[in-house]
Formats: sequence, structure tokens, C-alpha cells
Amino acid sequence: MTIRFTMDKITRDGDPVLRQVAASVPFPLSKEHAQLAEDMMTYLVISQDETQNEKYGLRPGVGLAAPQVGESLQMAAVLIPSLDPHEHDEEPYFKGTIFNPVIISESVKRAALDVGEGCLSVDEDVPGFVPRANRITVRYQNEQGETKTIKLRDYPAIVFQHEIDHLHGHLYYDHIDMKSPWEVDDDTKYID
Ligand SMILES: O=CN(O)CCNC(=O)c1cccc(Cl)c1Cl
Ligand code: NI
Repeated sequence: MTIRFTMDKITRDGDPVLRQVAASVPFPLSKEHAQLAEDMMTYLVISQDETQNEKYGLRPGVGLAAPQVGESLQMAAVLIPSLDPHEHDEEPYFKGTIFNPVIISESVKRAALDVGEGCLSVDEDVPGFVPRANRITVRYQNEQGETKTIKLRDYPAIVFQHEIDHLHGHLYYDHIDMKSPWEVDDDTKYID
């Protein structure tokens, strides 16, 4: 399988494309945009395979947004493994490319991954809780241009917010309270 995106192709923090609001993607998808979606998903699939990611030197990812490969477009590939770890050969929780996503509602309740977040575009991991909405409803278009509405909570909700942030020029550390990065807030749900 030919892989188009290796780490040298990932746009790093400092590149203005990561701080832009990306352009919406027109439908029907152009061949170029369909190929881009496929190549971004290929990155995620390879990056989540222990042997393959070693071979290509890929940092693992559960999502990849187009600005991270230099394309200021409202699209992101998402590959969230099945949530019950022991069934590793099970169907992924979510595998697909989201186009023109909009968070149409979100809970007041906040959530953060207890180990913080990481980003392919940020070489030095920034430590700290990244508070996000615990539950969200996202409307997006799939590769066929169909409008989908999905309700998410906990880890999947955090991943989608991380990716949708990329499409609006935000990076995860923008949300970390630098004065007290690991301060526990009893209204926030910490997800392991
Ligand atoms: O934008 C996508 N990336 O930067 C890929 C690498 N990071 C991750 O997979 C990742 C890691 C931790 C928490 C979240 Cl929420 C995510 Cl998304
Ligand atoms: Ni990222």
C-alpha cells in the first residue's frame, strides 16, 4: 500500500495553515478531495498497526485533519478503535472522514483525558488537562455527501472536538490552563 503521508509531510505548529479557519469542502467530492480523504485514513490505519507504524516511523493517531497535511479544508479522517480493548479484532468504534462538521449542541458538563492530549502537529507534548464538552452532537457530511448527525460522549467526543478544533485553527494546548495544568475541577469528568 503506497503511503502518501509520512511524518515529514505533517504540518507542524508555527505553520500558519494550522491557525486558519479551513475552507468548506464542496460536494460532489472532487477526485482530488476523495483521494486526500483516502490517504489521510491510510495514515491512521498504518499508524495504529504496531509493526507498520514502526516501519514507516509514524506517530499513532486516532484522527487526522486536513490542515495537518497542509490542506486548509474542512475535513478530517477519524479512526477510533473499539472501546472494549480485549476484543481487538472488533469493528472500530468510528471509521470515516467527516466533511464540514458542525457541533450543533454540547453539554455544559466538561470532560478531559486524564493523561492529557497529543498532536502530530505539536512535536513537544504540552502537559495538562484539556477540558472539553463531555457530550456533543455533530452534524457532518460523509464521503457520499450525505448529512449525518452523531451523538458522542467521553473519549469519542474528545477526539471529534480535537479534530474539529484543527479545522478552526485551534490546537489542544490552547485549552490548557498553563498556571495549573493538572488542577482537578470537580465539575469535570476525567477519562482514562
Ligand atoms: O489531530 C490528530 N492528531 O494530531 C493525531 C495525533 N493525536 C491523537 O490521535 C490524539 C491523542 C490524544 C488525544 C486526542 Cl483527542 C487525540 Cl486526537
Ligand atoms: Ni491533532
